[in-house]
Amino acid sequence: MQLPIASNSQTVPPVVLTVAGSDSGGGAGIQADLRTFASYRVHGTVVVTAVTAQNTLGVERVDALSPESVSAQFHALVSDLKIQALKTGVLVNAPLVETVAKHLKTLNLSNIVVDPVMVSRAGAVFVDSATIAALKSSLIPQALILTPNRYEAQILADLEITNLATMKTAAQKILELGCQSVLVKGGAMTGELRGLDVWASWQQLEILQTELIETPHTHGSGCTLAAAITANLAWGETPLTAIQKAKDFVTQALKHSYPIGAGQGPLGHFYVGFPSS
Ligand SMILES: Nc1ncnc2c1ncn2[C@@H]1O[C@H](COP(=O)(O)OP(=O)(O)OP(=O)(O)O)[C@@H](O)[C@H]1O
Ligand SMILES: Cc1ncc(CO)c(N)n1
Repeated sequence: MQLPIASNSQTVPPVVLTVAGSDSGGGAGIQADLRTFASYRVHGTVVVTAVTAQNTLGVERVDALSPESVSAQFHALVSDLKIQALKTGVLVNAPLVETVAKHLKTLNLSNIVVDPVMVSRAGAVFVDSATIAALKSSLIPQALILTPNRYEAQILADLEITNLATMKTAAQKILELGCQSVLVKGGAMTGELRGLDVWASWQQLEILQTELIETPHTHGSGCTLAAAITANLAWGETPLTAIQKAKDFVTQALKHSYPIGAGQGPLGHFYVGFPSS
C-alpha cells in the first residue's frame, strides 16, 4: 500500500484521543480505536478508564481506574499535546463520567464524539443508573456526535426500538438531552434494518445504509465507527461526511472480520486500504 503522507520530520499528523477501556481480547475498546486511528494516519493518544478481562465470548471482569489516574492522564496529555478530536468509550461509574466531563469542558474542543457504552451487543451491561444519569447530565450535552447502539438508544430515549419509525423517534428524543447530533446505530436491529443507522441533528435527519455484511464477527464495530468518525473530524470533515466515511470504513472492516476464538471475532481493520479522508 502506498503511504499517502511522506515520512519526513516535517510531517505532523492530527492528534486524536480516545478515552476508553482496554479489551484484553483486542477486539473492542482502546485496541480497536488505535487500530482505526492508525488506518487513518492520525496520531492516537489514550486516557484509559478501565481494564476489562474480555474475549470473543464476553466480559469476565471490569476494573475501573480511579478518577485521579484519569485526571493525571488528561493533565499529561493536555499540558503537551494539542488534541484535534476525541472520542469517549466505556465509563463504568458516575465519578469517572464526572471527571471526564470536567476535563472535556476545559479542552474547549468542538470535535467530541461520545459513544455512550452501556450495553454491548453481546449483552454485557457496563453501567448502573447513577452512571447513566451522569452521562445524561454532564457528558452527552458536550457531544458533537453521540453514537448509541439500539439498546443504549432505548435507555436514553426511554422508548422501545422495533422499527425505522421508532429509531427516528428515539433519535429526536435523544437530541433533547443536549447533544448536537445523534447516530442511532442499527447493528442490533433485525431483518432489513440490520446495519442501517439514523442520524439526526436539529436541522436534519438522514438514513445511512451501506451493505449488510453477513457475519457474526462484529465485535468492536461500535468502537471502530466512533474512532473512524473522530479521525475524519480531525482531518476536517463535517459531522455528516465524517459519519458517512466512517460507516464505509466499518463496512469494509466487517467484510474482513475474522474468526478467532469461539465467539464474536474482531473487525479486520488492517485489511482495509487507506480510507479517503
Ligand atoms: N452485519 C453488519 N453489516 C453492516 N453493518 C453493520 C453490521 N453490524 C453492524 N454494522 C454497523 O456497524 C456500526 C456499529 O453499530 P453497532 O450497532 O454494531 O454498534 P455497537 O453495538 O456499539 O457495537 P459493539 O458493541 O460490537 O462495538 C453501525 O454503523 C452499524 O450499522
Ligand atoms: C473495553 C470495551 N469497550 C467497549 C466495548 C463495547 O463493544 C467493549 N466490549 N469493551
